[in-house]
Amino acid sequence: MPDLEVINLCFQDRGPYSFRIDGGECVGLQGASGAGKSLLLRAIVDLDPRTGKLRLGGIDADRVPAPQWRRLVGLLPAESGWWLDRVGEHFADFRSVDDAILAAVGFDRSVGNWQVSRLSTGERQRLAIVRLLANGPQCLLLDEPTASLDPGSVANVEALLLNHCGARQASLLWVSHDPDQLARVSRRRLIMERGGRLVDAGAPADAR
Ligand SMILES: Nc1ncnc2c1ncn2[C@@H]1O[C@H](COP(=O)(O)OP(=O)(O)OP(=O)(O)O)[C@@H](O)[C@H]1O
Repeated sequence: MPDLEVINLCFQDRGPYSFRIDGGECVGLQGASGAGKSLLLRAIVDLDPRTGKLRLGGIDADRVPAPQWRRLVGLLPAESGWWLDRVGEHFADFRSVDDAILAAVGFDRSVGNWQVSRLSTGERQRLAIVRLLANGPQCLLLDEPTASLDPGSVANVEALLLNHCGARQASLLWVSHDPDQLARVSRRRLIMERGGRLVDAGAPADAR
């Protein structure tokens, strides 16, 4: 089971952070703007220097080459990066992308030929989720994954990500400013306070 274990994680002047997300579990992360939620996700995906232990399915991140760790632990940043002309060029092999995943977020295979420069903000966001799932990650770190989407797309993306979580028994950490969304997608919630302290608040419904 790809359980994510974060043990005494410290980076910059932040931490130590310790928590665990079981395989097949989605945990919500909320907190004030600027509290450091995005920095925590980046530290877990190992983009910045850090100390402490990170394990996925019992395997220590320090024993896995960094590119492999970043395939296992997929980060969806708040703003996705697109640097080539066409959508399909941003995938290792766009032909292998699952039609069902494309359809779940409102696209068909022709989107591979679309010009990135003409994508709307919401289209970029939905395609960033397709790109994330195409790598088959065992752990997903989601930074406000539905921030720029209409209500119908929000429902589709929530269903798609939770299906991935259930089908792959992936562990999910879902950042959102919307407590209603966190109540829908997660049974447990972490709260990052200003200054960066992390509190385990249990189930969102219990906290109301
Ligand atoms: N690469 C970085 N190195 C150092 N500090 C950073 C870096 N990126 C952001 N910061 C600062 O760290 C603090 C936390 O930023 P972060 O983006 O993690 O907040 P957040 O909780 O995700 O906020 P929001 O909800 O607005 O997205 C902010 O004061 C920010 O300016």
